[in-house]
Order: sequence, then C-alpha cells, then structure tokens
Amino acid sequence: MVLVENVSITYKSINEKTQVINNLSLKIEKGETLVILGPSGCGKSTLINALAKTKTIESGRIDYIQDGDRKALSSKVHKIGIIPQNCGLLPWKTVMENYLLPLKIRHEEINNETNKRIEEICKSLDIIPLLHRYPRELSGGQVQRAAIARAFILEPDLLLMDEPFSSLDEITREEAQSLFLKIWENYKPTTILVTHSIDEALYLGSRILVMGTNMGNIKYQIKNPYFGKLFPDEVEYLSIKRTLRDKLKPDVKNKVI
Ligand SMILES: Nc1ncnc2c1ncn2[C@@H]1O[C@H](COP(=O)(O)OP(=O)(O)OP(=O)(O)O)[C@@H](O)[C@H]1O
Repeated sequence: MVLVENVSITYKSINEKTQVINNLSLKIEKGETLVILGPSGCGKSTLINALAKTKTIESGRIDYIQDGDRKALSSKVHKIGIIPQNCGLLPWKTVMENYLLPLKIRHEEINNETNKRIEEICKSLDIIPLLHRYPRELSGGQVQRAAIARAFILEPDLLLMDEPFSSLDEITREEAQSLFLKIWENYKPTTILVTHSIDEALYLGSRILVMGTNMGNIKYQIKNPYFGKLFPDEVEYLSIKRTLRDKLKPDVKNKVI
C-alpha cells in the first residue's frame, strides 16, 4: 500500500511561487489501479513525479507499507515502474538494452528466470521481433507497447502511468489498453494512472479520483466494479460519465503566493 500524507509541493521561480499540491493525503491499496482525473494544470504530473522521486516534496510524506513494514517510498528500495506519455525509452539503446538497463542499475542478476519473464511479457505484447530495434525504428503504438513491457519486466512494486496512451490514435490506443490490461492481470502491480480521458478512467481504473484545480482537494471518488470490462448497462455508463464530467469542471486557479 502507498500512503501519501499531507503532501505539499510548490514550484519556485525568480518572480513567483506556485503552490500546486496543497496538503494532499491519499491511500493507494495494494493491487488497485487508481486513476486520477483533474483539470489541466492541477498537478497530476507533479504528483506522479513526486511518487517517482524525480520531484522533491516540500512537506508531508510518501510511504510504502508491505506486510506491516512501513518505509519511506524510495527508488533505491522499491521498484517503481513508469510509463510516461513520451515512452521514456533511451533512443541510443535498442529495446532489449532498454529492458536490461534498469535491472543492471539495480544490480539484479539476469538469469534464466529473467530471460523467461522478458520473453513472456514481450510475447504477450507482440514485440519479440522488435527487441533489437532502436525506439526511432518503431511506430507510435509499438513504442508504447515496448514501454509497457519495460515497466512490467521490472516487476514493479508501484506502477506510475502519466497519460500513457494519449498520443495514440483511437484504434491503436484501444489495442494498447487491452494489451496493458491483459498483462496487468498477470502481475497486478499497485498502479496509479493519470489521464484526461473519462473513457480510459472507466476502462482501466478500479477507483477513480477527481481532483480540484488546486490539488489537495479530492472533489469526488468512485469505485469501479466494471474496470477492465464493458459496462453491462449503457445508461449507467453514460450517467457515471456525465457525473465525472461535471465534477471535472475547474474551480479556482492554483494559488500564486
Ligand atoms: N518546473 C516547473 N516550474 C514552475 N511551474 C511548473 C513546473 N512544472 C509544472 N509547473 C506548473 O505546475 C502546475 C501543475 O503542472 P502539472 O504538469 O503537474 O499539471 P497537470 O495536472 O499534469 O497538467 P496537464 O493535465 O495539463 O498535463 C501548472 O500550473 C504548471 O504550470
């Protein structure tokens, strides 16, 4: 489980300070897919960066709790997988080299089991023939599938996804989302997904949060019993969609202090 407690983040420039996240508290249960929806600029990517430990928090704490053992979330201790919007693959390394690098950085032994896991994941995402290509030699959909594979090969304790499918056309996006779900079902990592798409939230999220303009304020949340499936009742689907759209309407701007 990941616990975000009273976290605040402010960006400071020469002329101003912008408080983006204000006293945010969140609990992400083990094995859930938490989707965060919120108006543009409310701080979703900032939160993902804080969880990925690439943005320092100003106050509060982010902890990882496993079997009653509570530790500060750390990329040195915990495996944090990231699927960003721009794929995040290093352009000067082949797809396979991109997969091996995070394991080498963590000093993990690359043994038969690792090779089997890589093969299994790549097979289910249909990217075996692409393993020796460079990212620039792949289509947009292939790049995104390669990035999904990289995150799962790490066997992440926490999987972070920042608008991972937003650059894809509709058909490719649906295909990548289904492949993602198929592989997610096998590993069920604790997942946080940021998206602008209500349809994507309802397809991939077991719980959906709508944040206010100044993130810290959770405006609305629902559990989604149909995640990964089609809603059995279209009227119910449209009604939930309408509610989420209403809750997403922006309120006040980020506070300049
Ligand atoms: N490096 C930075 N320096 C100063 N302000 C920043 C910086 N990065 C982001 N911001 C500001 O912080 C706020 C939150 O940005 P963030 O990218 O987290 O929002 P978001 O909710 O992910 O937006 P979007 O949905 O449009 O991607 C925005 O007002 C943005 O202008």
